[in-house]
Amino acid sequence: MGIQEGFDMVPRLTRGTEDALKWENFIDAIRERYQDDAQAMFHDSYIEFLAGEHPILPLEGHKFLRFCSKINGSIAEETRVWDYLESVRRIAGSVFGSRIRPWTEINEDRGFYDWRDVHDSYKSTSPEKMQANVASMLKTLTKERQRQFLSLHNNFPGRNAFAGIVKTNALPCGPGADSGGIYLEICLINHSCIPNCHNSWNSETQQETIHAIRDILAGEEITISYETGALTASRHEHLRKNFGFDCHCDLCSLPLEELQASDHRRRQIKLLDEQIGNGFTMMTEPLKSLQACQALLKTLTDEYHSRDMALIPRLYYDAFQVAITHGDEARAKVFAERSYRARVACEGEDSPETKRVGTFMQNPAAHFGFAQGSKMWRTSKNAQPKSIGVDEFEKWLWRDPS
Ligand SMILES: C[S@@+](CC[C@H](N)C(=O)[O-])C[C@H]1O[C@@H](n2cnc3c(N)ncnc32)[C@H](O)[C@@H]1O
Repeated sequence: MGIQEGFDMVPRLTRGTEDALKWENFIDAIRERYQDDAQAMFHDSYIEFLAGEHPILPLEGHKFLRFCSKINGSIAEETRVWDYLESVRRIAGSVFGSRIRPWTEINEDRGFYDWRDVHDSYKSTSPEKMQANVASMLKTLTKERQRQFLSLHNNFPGRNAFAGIVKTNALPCGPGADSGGIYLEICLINHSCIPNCHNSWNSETQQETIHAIRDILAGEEITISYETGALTASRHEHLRKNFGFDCHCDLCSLPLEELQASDHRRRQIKLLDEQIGNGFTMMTEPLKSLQACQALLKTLTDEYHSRDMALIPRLYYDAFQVAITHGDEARAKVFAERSYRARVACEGEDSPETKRVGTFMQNPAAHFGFAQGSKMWRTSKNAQPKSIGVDEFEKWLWRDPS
């Protein structure tokens, strides 16, 4: 018998740099708290508490859904399990706040997630299990393919070499996805904080794609980004911990003053992105949201020197949504066209998201949010001003009075 209790992470963490760093801080705090505790076992990829049902914490946050155990046995054993559940929950709460959702069967609460999902997350945590899975998959490949897999870089040498190769090289099949792929050529691509290519998962063709996001000179190295635009110190910490290298890309080699300017822009990018994501402002003060989109476009262009980098299609799509929510089909059409073009550059014409944006380019009013905020900006879809200069057109587009 006994009751089950613990806590869930809701929503679950993404593979993004911000969540990864928070999880690293949390794991560091756990290490510090339990370093002298013989019942806390620090494995290659997870921490196991030798109490109750041996609850575990993966070292990669995106794999974590739940920390829990049945509380049963002698009073001393019950107290020991409860102490672990409670103190780990408290440390998690101090890092993740309301994302930590405690539950207990006493209150007929069995947690946020389905147990099948929780078990799947455990499976992906243990390198021994991953090692066994990869070994059985490898057996189905030709000798040449096996050799190619084994020739991939392994940043985690040790007993579970197959698992180490997967950890070093796997790319997620979509943002925040739990499954990943190994690609014999793509996995040879190194990282740059200002990459010249963008990688993405095409869920329709079931392929990982690499698109150049700016001109690449003959002989120049092809690069993608292994992180999501964090500030210098966090970025370096993430790359060192997860990929074992110090980054010396064009951005990281800049003089301190310029790096500080880059950090300032990255802070601005985050702030503007949050501002744009505020649905209430978009409904009540759309001009503010549109101005934030315009400011973000400028900051992104200054930071990444390219109009096709991965955040641009989303930014134009956000501007499209602001315009269409207030009935402005003329500007919405232009924003949809720009979002489409940038997405073609990043993901190709056959990406499902590119195709979706393409439909709004033809018919902006087909968007579910059409005139949902107001009709105060109502225009028809072909009402763009003709015969005006580029600067004047941009002013019209962004409703810029300057
Ligand atoms: C997915 S592999 C990339 C291919 C790898 N360079 C190779 O030769 O097989 C990831 C590993 O490459 C190395 N790497 C990637 N980008 C790097 C960079 N900008 N500087 C130094 N090492 C890098 C790191 O060892 C990292 O763990």
